[in-house]
Amino acid sequence: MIKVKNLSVHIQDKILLENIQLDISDGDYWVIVGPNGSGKSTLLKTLMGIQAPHSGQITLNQRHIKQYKQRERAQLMSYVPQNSGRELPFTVEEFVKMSRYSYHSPLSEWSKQDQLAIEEALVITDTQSFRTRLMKTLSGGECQRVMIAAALSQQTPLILLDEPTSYLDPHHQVEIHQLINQLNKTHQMTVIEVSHDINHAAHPDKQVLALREGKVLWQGSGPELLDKQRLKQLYQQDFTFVVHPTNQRLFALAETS
Ligand SMILES: Nc1ncnc2c1ncn2[C@@H]1O[C@H](COP(=O)(O)OP(=O)(O)OP(=O)(O)O)[C@@H](O)[C@H]1O
Repeated sequence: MIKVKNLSVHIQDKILLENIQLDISDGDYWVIVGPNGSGKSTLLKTLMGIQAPHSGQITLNQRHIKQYKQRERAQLMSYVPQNSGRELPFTVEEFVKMSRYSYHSPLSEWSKQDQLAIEEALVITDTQSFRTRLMKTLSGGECQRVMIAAALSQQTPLILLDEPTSYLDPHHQVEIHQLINQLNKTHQMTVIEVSHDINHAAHPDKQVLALREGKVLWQGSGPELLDKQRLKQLYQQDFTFVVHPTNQRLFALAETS
């Protein structure tokens, strides 16, 4: 679905990404991990075409990403950015509605399909109870769920999420992750997610891209991430491992002195 070849991003003298290679197939679930400032968000933004100029090649369904019109791209890829939305002068419902723009021409009617897509997105993200509120009045977690609702209402085969659960309480973290897993499993939605949650990334159904200082340090299957030396090299941090008592999966815990 997405192929990235020799991708580099520089801003003035600063190298944000260097020589990234990535091959994402239909239905994959990729988690991008790495320390703060390693280039994870820059990679997502570059894939979305909203980052400063880059060198190298990004193809989406075998077509160069730059050849897509914005509207075409919005029917294929949706994006949940990090920390945004609360500054917008719209109600929740107006904002989610706007994300359906790619299905409309300026004079076209609002369709039943649009309304269904919006209602479904509001229900599954548990945001319908504050649909009439202004975005600027929402809490961080409420706003994050609305951003996810907006992306889901686009009904795209590919979704990119930048730390989608960072502001959420444990219950909503579990719900949002279950929802993303379900979209990936039952609707074959391709997912690319930036996360600092190593144990989430280490799930057997996921693939991991580990970035450090703008370069790919390692990529492989989720469970392979849980290697003491690999994590030390990635985060400059020691980890210890425990076996979960009910599902027998290995979990990493950052060691403290
Ligand atoms: N427009 C810019 N100008 C200069 N430096 C930038 C710009 N955008 C990003 N950077 C720098 O590029 C590096 C990578 O940033 P990026 O946001 O991609 O990191 P990240 O891995 O997502 O970090 P975090 O985990 O903290 O969210 C950082 O050092 C950041 O300060």
